[in-house]
Parts: sequence; C-alpha cells; structure tokens
Amino acid sequence: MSPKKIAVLGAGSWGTAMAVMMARAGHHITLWGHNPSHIKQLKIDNSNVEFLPGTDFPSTLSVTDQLEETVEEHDFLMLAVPSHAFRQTLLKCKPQLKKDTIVSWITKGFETGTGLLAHEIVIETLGKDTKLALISGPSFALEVADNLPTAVVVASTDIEVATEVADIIRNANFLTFPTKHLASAEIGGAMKNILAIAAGISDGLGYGANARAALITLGLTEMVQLGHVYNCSESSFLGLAGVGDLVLTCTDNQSRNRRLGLQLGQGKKIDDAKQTIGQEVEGIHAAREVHAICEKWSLDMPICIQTYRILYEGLAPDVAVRYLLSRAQLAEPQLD
Ligand SMILES: NC(=O)C1=CN([C@@H]2O[C@H](COP(=O)(O)OP(=O)(O)OC[C@H]3O[C@@H](n4cnc5c(N)ncnc54)[C@H](O)[C@@H]3O)[C@@H](O)[C@H]2O)C=CC1
Ligand SMILES: O=C(CO)COP(=O)(O)O
Repeated sequence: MSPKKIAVLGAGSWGTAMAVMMARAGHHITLWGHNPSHIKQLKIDNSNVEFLPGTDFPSTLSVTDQLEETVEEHDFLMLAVPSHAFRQTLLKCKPQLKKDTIVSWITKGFETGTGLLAHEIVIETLGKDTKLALISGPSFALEVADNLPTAVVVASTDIEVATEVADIIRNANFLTFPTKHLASAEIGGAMKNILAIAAGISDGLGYGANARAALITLGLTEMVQLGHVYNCSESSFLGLAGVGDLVLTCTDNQSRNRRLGLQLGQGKKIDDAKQTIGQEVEGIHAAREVHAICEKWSLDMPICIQTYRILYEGLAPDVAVRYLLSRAQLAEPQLD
C-alpha cells in the first residue's frame, strides 16, 4: 500500500498510539489535539511521555493544534476524540471537509444525552453520502504503540469503504478485517466499557475467576439484546469488536474501565477513582445512555442496570452483586 496522508483528530493515548503506528508504517500523519499546551509538550518531548512511555514519534508524524488547515489538507480523517466531543469535532471539521473525504473514527461510546451511535451522528451532521468507517476491536493503546500484534475490524455499511480503509492501515503487526456489521461493532465497543466496570467491581469485591467468567458470558447476552434494537444479528457480536474487546477489557488491568470498577469494588468513591485514573472512562457515560435505552425499549439488562445504579444512584456494589446472584437463580439468559 502506497503511503497516505492521514489526519488523526484527538491527541489522547489512543489517537497518539494509532498515529505513531501508522507513521511507522510509512504514512504521513498529522496528529491534531485541541489543547495547545499539550501539543506544545508533545512537540518538545517528541513523544507522549505521560501515557505512552518510551514511544518516540517517527519523522513522518507531525503534531498540531490547527484544525481548519489539518482538515483542509487531508482526505482521510480518523477521529480519536472521546464520545462527548465527537459531534462538536465533526461540526468543526464540516466547513473544510471535501466531498470524498473518508471520515473514520476509533471512538467507543454512545452520544451523551441522545444515545446515538457514532455513525448516526456522522450521517446527521455530514450527510448520508459520507464515506465513513469505524475501526474497533481489542486494542490497548500502549500495546499498539509498543508494536505488539493487534487485530481489529474496520466496519462500514459500504464494504468497499471498509476494505479501502482496512487495506490502508493494515501492516504486519496490525491486522484489519473489513466488515459491514457497523452497528454491532459500535454497540460492542460501547457496551464492553460498562461490562468492564462490572467485571472490575466483582474483582474489587474479591469475587473470583468464576464470577468474572459468568459476568463476561451474561454480559455478552446483554450486548446481543441491545443489538436487537438495532436489528443486529447475534453472530455479529462474536467477533473482535464484540466478544474480543469484551474479554480484553474485562480481564486486563490496562483497561481504565476495569480499573475504575476495581476501585469501586474496593470501596473507593467514584470521583476519587476517576481522579486516580486521570483519563477518559467511557463506560461511565455509556451506562447512563444504556440505562435510558433500556427504559425506552423495556429491556431487561441487569448487569448494565446494576452498574448504572452503582455509578449514579450510590447503590453499594455488594448489594448489586447479591441482587444479580438472586436473579441468576431464575434461568440462564439465552442468546435467542
Ligand atoms: N486508550 C485505548 O487503549 C483505547 C481507547 N479507545 C477510545 O478512544 C477514545 C479516546 O480515548 P483515549 O485517547 O484513550 O482517552 P485519553 O483520556 O487518553 O485522551 C482523551 C483526549 O481527548 C481530548 N479531548 C477532550 N475533550 C476534547 C474535545 N472537546 N475536543 C478534542 N479533544 C478533546 C483530551 O484532551 C485528551 O487528549 C475513547 O472513546 C476510548 O474509548 C478505543 C480503543 C483503545
Ligand atoms: O477499548 C479499549 C481497548 O480495546 C480500551 O479500554 P479502556 O477504555 O477500558 O482502557
């Protein structure tokens, strides 16, 4: 694949790791961040010392805080901002956007307040003919920055766009699989954040590996259940962006969502736990949106709802777990 010019919009740990990975593969990457002092620091260090220690920026990577000219100069954008900044970033890009620009994103979450999926926001703000694609799957930023093997899906309702994006960003250590199951990949990436908080809570309370495996399995049935609202098939959750990312974040302490849950399970207050992590914890927002979707569609998703109640209603984690255990006596939830 010949080198491309790609703009990564969002200079947090994930946008920076993807930018470094693609620049190493020979692409010309511009990494935009909204915070001028952070961008200045990245330029001085030539790396992100705080969250990606030991990762130097290749010469094919430049950093900037100038959004307008970045969008103007690129026909391949990759949004890496948190979900709460997704729509406003698209709106800021819109005036400079060219007709055939690829709008891809690596954000995982529902829109705060509306519960919309990211592709719905792209279509609402930029129009239905936008060339759009999501990149998602089990992919911790630090491991990608460390050049460790990683496999993700590239999802678009237009499989030609998914294939084009997958071909551009694939390299020996970063495998990409095109798929047309866009909504499932978005739901999987957003839901696993809530379920990783739940798994962390269970581990923080001192419950063992058996309980964790049960939470992952029953959490998957909740993912599938939410998918029914969007007409997603059960099998579309059995890939990298669904069960793959769910297993990763529920089991490894690199996950910020899992780490938040661990601290809650150990009795820490939510604000203190958030402060210790110091980065985005998308599951906190996603829990609120999923709770609202469950109310709207009368869905019975006990793990997500109990997690919501711990996060927003002050429910004690052990009380939530006892409730889940009492429900589990009823019948094992099934995928169909
Ligand atoms: N870190 C990881 O391993 C992975 C993260 N993700 C997803 O990537 C997204 C970004 O997460 P991270 O980079 O990890 O978070 P982070 O906490 O490392 O960085 C977030 C960045 O967003 C910036 N930001 C905040 N508000 C903004 C705004 N209004 N406009 C532009 N930038 C803004 C912050 O300044 C910060 O640099 C999330 O949706 C996350 O779920 C997905 C896969 C892996
Ligand atoms: O999405 C991720 C890995 O695929 C990162 O998970 P956390 O946001 O929980 O750290």
